[in-house]
Amino acid sequence: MAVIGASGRMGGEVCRAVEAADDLELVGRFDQGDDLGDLAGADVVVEFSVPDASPGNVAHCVDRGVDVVVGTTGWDDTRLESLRGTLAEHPGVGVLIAPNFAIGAILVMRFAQEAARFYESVEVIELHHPAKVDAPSGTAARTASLIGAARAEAGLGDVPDATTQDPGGARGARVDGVPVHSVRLRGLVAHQEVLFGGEGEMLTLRHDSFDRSSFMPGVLAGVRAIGDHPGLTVGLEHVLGLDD
Ligand SMILES: NC(=O)C1=CN([C@@H]2O[C@H](COP(=O)(O)OP(=O)(O)OC[C@H]3O[C@@H](n4cnc5c(N)ncnc54)[C@H](OP(=O)(O)O)[C@@H]3O)[C@@H](O)[C@H]2O)C=CC1
Ligand SMILES: O=C(O)C1=N[C@H](C(=O)O)C[C@H](O)C1
Repeated sequence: MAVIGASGRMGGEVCRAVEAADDLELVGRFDQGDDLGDLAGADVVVEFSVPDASPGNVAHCVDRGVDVVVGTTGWDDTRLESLRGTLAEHPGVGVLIAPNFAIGAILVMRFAQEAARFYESVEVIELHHPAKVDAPSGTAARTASLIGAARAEAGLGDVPDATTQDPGGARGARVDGVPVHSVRLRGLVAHQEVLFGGEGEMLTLRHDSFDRSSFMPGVLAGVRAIGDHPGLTVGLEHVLGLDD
C-alpha cells in the first residue's frame, strides 16, 4: 500500500503503523508536488492531505483501479457527487471516506444520533490543535448533520435561541440547524463535545483523541476491509459493522 500526504502529521503516523503491521507493506510515500504516477504499484492508498487536494488525489487512484482510504476532510455533497461519477466508471474500485477513524468519535456520533430526538436543545463544540486549517472539523460537521437529520425525522423544530444580535458570530456556525463552535488551542489534538439540553437536565457526550495513535486501528481496519467494499462508503461505522 501507499500513503499520500506521507510527511504530514497523520500521513507520518500511518506510515509508522503500516510498517509495524505484519500483514501490510508500505511501497510508496507521496507528498505535495510528487508525481503520483502508478502509485508505486500499491493496491490500496491511504490519503491524508488537504481538503482542496484530496478530490484530485482520490480521482487519480480510482482512475488507476486502486482502492482508497481517505481521512482528509472537506468532502461536501458536491465533491462526493463528483466522486460517485468517477467511481461509476470503475465499478470494482472502493473508496472509504471517514471524517474520523477513532472508535470513540464514531461511537459519539452514533450515541448523538440516538439521543437527538429526546432533547429540545443541542450544540456541538469541537476543540483542536491550532495548526488545523479547516473549521468546523469534518467530525463536527458530520455529527451536526446526523443530529439535524434525526431531529427532522422526529419532527423537532429549530433549537430554542432568543439571540437577535450577534455581530461577531459568537453563536457559532449552523450545520443543518445545529450550532457548532470551533476552539483552536495549543496543547490539544482532537476533541469534541455534544451538549443536549432538556427541561431541568443536560446530557454531555465527549470524546478526546490525546494522540494520533488513536486513529490508527481504524485506518488499518479500513485498509484491510476496503477490498470488500466497492463503490463509495462514507463513515468507518459501515466497516466496523455498526450499520443499522
Ligand atoms: N479522518 C481522521 O480520523 C482524521 C482526519 N484528519 C484530517 O486529515 C487531513 C490532514 O491532517 P494533518 O495530517 O494533521 O495535516 P498536515 O498538514 O500535517 O498534513 C498534510 C500533508 O499533505 C501534504 N499535501 C499538501 N498538498 C498535497 C497534495 N496536493 N498532494 C499530496 N500531499 C499534499 C502536506 O504537505 P506540505 O506540508 O508540504 O504542504 C502535508 O504533508 C486534514 O484534513 C485533517 O482534518 C486528521 C486527523 C484524523
Ligand atoms: O485535523 C485534525 O487534527 C482532525 N481532523 C478531523 C476532523 O476535522 O474531524 C478528525 C479529527 O478531529 C482530527
